[in-house]
Amino acid sequence: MSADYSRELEFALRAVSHASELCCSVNGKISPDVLEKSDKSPVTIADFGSQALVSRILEEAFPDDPIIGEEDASELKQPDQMNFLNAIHAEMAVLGLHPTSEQIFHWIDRCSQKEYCDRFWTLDPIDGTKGFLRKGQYAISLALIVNGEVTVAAVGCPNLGSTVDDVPESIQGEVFSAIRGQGATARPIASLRNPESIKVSSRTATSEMVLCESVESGHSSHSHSAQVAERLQISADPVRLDSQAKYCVVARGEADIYLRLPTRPGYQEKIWDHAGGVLVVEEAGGTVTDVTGKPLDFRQGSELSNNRGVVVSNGACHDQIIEALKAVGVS
Ligand SMILES: Nc1ncnc2c1ncn2[C@@H]1O[C@H](COP(=O)(O)O)[C@@H](OP(=O)(O)O)[C@H]1O
Ligand SMILES: [Mg+2]
Ligand SMILES: [Mg+2]
Ligand SMILES: [Mg+2]
Repeated sequence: MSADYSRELEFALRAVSHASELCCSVNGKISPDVLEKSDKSPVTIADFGSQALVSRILEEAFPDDPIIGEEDASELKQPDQMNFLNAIHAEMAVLGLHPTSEQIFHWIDRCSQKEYCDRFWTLDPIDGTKGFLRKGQYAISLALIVNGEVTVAAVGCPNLGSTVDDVPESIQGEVFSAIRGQGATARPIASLRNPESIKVSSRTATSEMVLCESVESGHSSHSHSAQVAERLQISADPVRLDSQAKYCVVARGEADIYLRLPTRPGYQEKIWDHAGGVLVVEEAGGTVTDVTGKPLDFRQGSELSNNRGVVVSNGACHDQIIEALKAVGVS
């Protein structure tokens, strides 16, 4: 008999919904506090707050499960970051939580696991921090990996309305979720009620397809994707979106292709940037591989070190994309 993951999904949804409340509160402010990480990427009080909240809920429900998450609390512990830490306390208080600073550090640092094991969660507390800062798309992405397979996923997209052009005014976005083998659903992130089944598009003619990619050309090569689009005779302009919202729009059939093409040698994709989105797309009937057509390997710790780039599609055109990538010299 296969294992029942309904409890895992229930807590994952609750954790993502709770974290999205904090993210929306911070996102509503004119300009949230931002720190620069050692790799020069931005991190906000919402990234830390979201990671702490999800970690807290998982610790209570599944105390033995390790978590591989994006953030750690080392910056926050610096004496010159007191204002930043106080801002996190203030956001938690809005949600009725009054933890000590030590508790916040503990929750965040519980997600600092790096090693692969048979069962673990991976968390991106805000995927698309740059999108969050420009009040565009971002996602809270949580996934459970069992024996190397993404098994449960909940990807909250607080700024994603019923279409990509329709940005909701308050917390009205959707959370996309899946249990392996049971299909994918979308439901309102605020209520978590009335899940609706989602499916990838049934389009087969590549000339009619919609391709999406990162807003940031530093995260995915826009010039290579334009060459692929030309080969596939795609006429529509690419839709540029931050975060795993791209996986979600492919999963619900609004777009047909999501390309993430390497911009520089040496960058390894991180598991938290993909795990949740991968399961949602696969369970909606789509296909996810790297640029060579290999499945993503989630057994390598925090990085997808056996893969290069990511190709997501409705399935119908996947082989054609892989061929086109070879023809334009990406693989
Ligand atoms: N050179 C690079 N190539 C691919 N992805 C990169 C990258 N540098 C940073 N990223 C990742 O791109 C993610 C955002 O993706 P997107 O462009 O699709 O919104 C970032 O997640 P965070 O925002 O969680 O840090 C970060 O992990
Ligand atoms: Mg990310
Ligand atoms: Mg992030
Ligand atoms: Mg980041």
